Amino acid sequence: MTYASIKTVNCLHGPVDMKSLVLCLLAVACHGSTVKQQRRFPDDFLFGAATSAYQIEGAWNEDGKGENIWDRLVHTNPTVIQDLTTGDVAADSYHNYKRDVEMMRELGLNAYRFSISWARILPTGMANEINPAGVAYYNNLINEMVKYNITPMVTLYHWDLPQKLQDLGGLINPLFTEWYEDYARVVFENFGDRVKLFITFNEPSQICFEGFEYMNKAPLLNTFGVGVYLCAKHLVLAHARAYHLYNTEFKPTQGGQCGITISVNWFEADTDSAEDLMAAELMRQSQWGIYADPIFSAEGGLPRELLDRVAEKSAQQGFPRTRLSDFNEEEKAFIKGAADFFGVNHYTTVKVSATEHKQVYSVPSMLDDVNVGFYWPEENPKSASPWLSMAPNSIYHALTHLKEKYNNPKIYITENGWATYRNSSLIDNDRITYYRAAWESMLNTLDAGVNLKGYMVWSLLDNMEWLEGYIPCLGLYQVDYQDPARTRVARKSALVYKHLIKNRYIDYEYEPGNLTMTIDDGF
Ligand SMILES: CCCCCCCCCCCCC/C=C/[C@@H](O)[C@@H](N)CO[C@@H]1O[C@H](CO)[C@@H](O)[C@H](O)[C@H]1O
Repeated sequence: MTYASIKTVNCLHGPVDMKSLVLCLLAVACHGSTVKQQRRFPDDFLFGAATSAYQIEGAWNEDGKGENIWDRLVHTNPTVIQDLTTGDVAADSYHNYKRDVEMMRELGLNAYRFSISWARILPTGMANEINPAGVAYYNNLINEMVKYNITPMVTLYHWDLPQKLQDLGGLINPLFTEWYEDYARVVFENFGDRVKLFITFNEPSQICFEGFEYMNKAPLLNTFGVGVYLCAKHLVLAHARAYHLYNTEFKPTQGGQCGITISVNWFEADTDSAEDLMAAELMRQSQWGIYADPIFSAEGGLPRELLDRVAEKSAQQGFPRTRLSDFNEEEKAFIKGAADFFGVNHYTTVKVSATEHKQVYSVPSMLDDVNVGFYWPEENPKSASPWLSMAPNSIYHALTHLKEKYNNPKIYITENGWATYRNSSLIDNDRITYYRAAWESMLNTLDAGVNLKGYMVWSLLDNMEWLEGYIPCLGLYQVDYQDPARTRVARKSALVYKHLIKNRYIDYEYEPGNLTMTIDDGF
């Protein structure tokens, strides 16, 4: 629950003794409150920021790092990136990690979520060849954070598969589950003494749906309504293998937690009609239920309505069997409950209709299987990313739904942020408006009894926004990509977030006097 605190009591002046305090509180109670109650975040609520390896590190081929699928994509198919850029250098955090940690200290962060580049520590993806320079980079970063009491939250896979594994079929190959478990073991062995929060995968839907069907993420394949489902099942099985590995071999001595981060934007029915309510449910199942149900639901296994829909469509299309079969009973039991927390990346709300806003989808495909229309309400303020608009109380809607559906799991919001255009002002009042609305929705969520334990803004600094390149900026710190030093400068939103972290309540009147960021005592 949030904590109420008395923000202004206007009958106390000068030194306060107990008698005057009691009289004052009685006066307030008797004559109507002039006290403004502030909802506060709990003192142990984990405030942080998030990034990912490919989007910030650069050093794409330095110190023994292997090629990954984003390196291959940007070097062989450069025009798919809207501004024709690459992550070859990015924010150059590989060489600037100490400045990044300094920024975390300026913000007063409790935690920092970053990802490990699989190919930086295992250049071929296989665990028979470990790159010591890659391990050293992450040890240096973690040690610098721990030195300043910043809790590391580590994502093992944030979309940057080693190319050698993609050449073997990647997530479509059932052996991926073994390759991934072997990689996870190397991570737990090398970093688990200091890292106590592990995330196996970032956003399975963006990996499987956007990578193997929607062609919006590497490896940019359209595997006609089959690859997305193979990817989904192999990813969930790989997650469970890593979880059980950690739970049996590492948790007893390291005492950490292992979870998964799923993109949970809120999908809301366009009307209260039964058709639209089912359409929204099918969209939720296809975008995140297919990954969350097997792990977090009481019964386990894949979502029933989606299984039935794909079976029906497969039969109509002449397939001898369904394109999406459920896990077998042994797999269901192995996967169910295999997570210590539910990481949620949340940005926006999408309206869903059974009849309106429909597009022509390729057949077969998951979008055709689900066969619904979706849109972003015109009245919702738009950002610099077409899919990201500000929707009212969207965190509350998404997380209370997860609370009811999955019996109130421990949740960390592992990403939430707003996109502005490059060269837009450092006085980013639109981002501040978005964030304050998100934080208010989080307080509503806590008041609804959701087991929300932390929040990571996306992102600490501007970074490569995948196919959108460096056009949209989502950082609390602006990065000068014209400067070889990749200078970082705080935006106004960085000071507003710092104020929230320090005071634990949303002060709508707070206006920083300037944009100078300093490190407060003790950070
Ligand atoms: C744009 C894909 C449209 C797919 C059409 C069908 C699906 C219905 C609409 C789905 C919701 C819109 C897609 C939203 C995707 C975002 O949640 C995802 N891109 C967020 O990615 C994470 O956030 C950061 C900012 O985009 C990103 O930099 C980070 O790496 C990701 O973890």
